[in-house]
Amino acid sequence: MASMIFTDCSSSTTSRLLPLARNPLLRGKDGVVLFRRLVTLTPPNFTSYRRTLTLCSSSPSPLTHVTASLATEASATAKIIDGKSIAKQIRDEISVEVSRMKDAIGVVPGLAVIIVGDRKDSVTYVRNKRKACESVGINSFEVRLPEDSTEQDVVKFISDFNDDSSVHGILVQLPLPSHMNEEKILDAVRIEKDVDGFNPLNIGCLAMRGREPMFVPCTPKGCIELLHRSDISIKGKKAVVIGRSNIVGMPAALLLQNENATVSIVHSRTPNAEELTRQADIVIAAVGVPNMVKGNWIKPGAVVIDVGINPVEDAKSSRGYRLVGDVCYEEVVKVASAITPVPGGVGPMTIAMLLTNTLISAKRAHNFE
Ligand SMILES: Nc1nc2c(c(=O)[nH]1)N[C@@H](CN(C=O)c1ccc(C(=O)N[C@@H](CCC(=O)O)C(=O)O)cc1)CN2
Repeated sequence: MASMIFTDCSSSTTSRLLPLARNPLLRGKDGVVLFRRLVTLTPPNFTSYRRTLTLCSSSPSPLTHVTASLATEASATAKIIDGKSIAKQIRDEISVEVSRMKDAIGVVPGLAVIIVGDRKDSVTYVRNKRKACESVGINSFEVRLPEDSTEQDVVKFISDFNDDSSVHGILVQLPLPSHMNEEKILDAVRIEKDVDGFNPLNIGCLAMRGREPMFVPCTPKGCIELLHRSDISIKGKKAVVIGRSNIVGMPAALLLQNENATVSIVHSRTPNAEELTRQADIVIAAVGVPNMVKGNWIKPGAVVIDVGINPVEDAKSSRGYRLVGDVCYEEVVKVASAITPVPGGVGPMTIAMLLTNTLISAKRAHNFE
């Protein structure tokens, strides 16, 4: 019955991005809507996709179990890049390094996380970060501030963590409440502890040849790590990044370029987005529009990394919603040579890279090789 589950993305059957008031990820405990949208980019050229979102199931369940299955038959399916298991492998490696450091110099890496408000998705991500720290032996410190806190409240905690030598990484969970100036708050994090890699100096160094950033932002770093660990070569390849956010799209493009790919960025004002994407050997989709990238956008044999994590209504799911990527998985899996699923692709790598950056920071602070 797989054909019934995996409906054609280009069919007229529609599924809906969760409307504001009913989106459980955006509601506070009392049902008050905390934020307008989970995804931040609302490109005008992409709005038609929102209106005609097709029932492109996010749940690639039969395929995700087939770890690293290669296309063998006429109805070829891509190799599934299993982010969950690669992230686990990375956590195991970090664990070993954390113990080695503790045994050698008595230092345990520490990560401080500040969250403002009680957005459900952010609370989940912060909890997952704490659990991930515990699983590898990294100390975690958490500050949870009410939604109506001031910028000064947040900056005060950042300053304290800046001065605390047991803290090697500081992270402010995004998005922040709308009354806060994100730039001002992120700028308060000392660059040596900016494990999110959001400081403009880090991005500047990433953009310049011969410069090394102190930290690379976690999600794009996770995308590149997935390619490396899946033995997918980047050098000389044509790459297209869809989306140009400061956190993912832009740094992902810079990282691909540093790996000697020829990179194009496709965004809301790109007139021929599909055509450009179809020329790419590697596609990173980070636009925040569910199922936007269809099978006919993809060159046969291309590698597709899906960064999108979009909740769409699903009465059959116990949560009332399911997560779908920016890529129409059921179509693209038949065309690409490798693809990341959602969930279980890039998401788990974001947290694994955060742990990596925290370890790097602690090693650097204590001159430990
Ligand atoms: N300060 C930061 N804020 C935010 C970042 C960030 O890197 N730094 N990224 C995102 C949220 N995020 C981490 O903070 C994050 C998102 C998703 C996942 C993840 O593992 N997703 C799972 C699905 C989870 C689910 O079922 O709900 C998956 O894709 O498999 C991890 C981290 C915005 N804010």
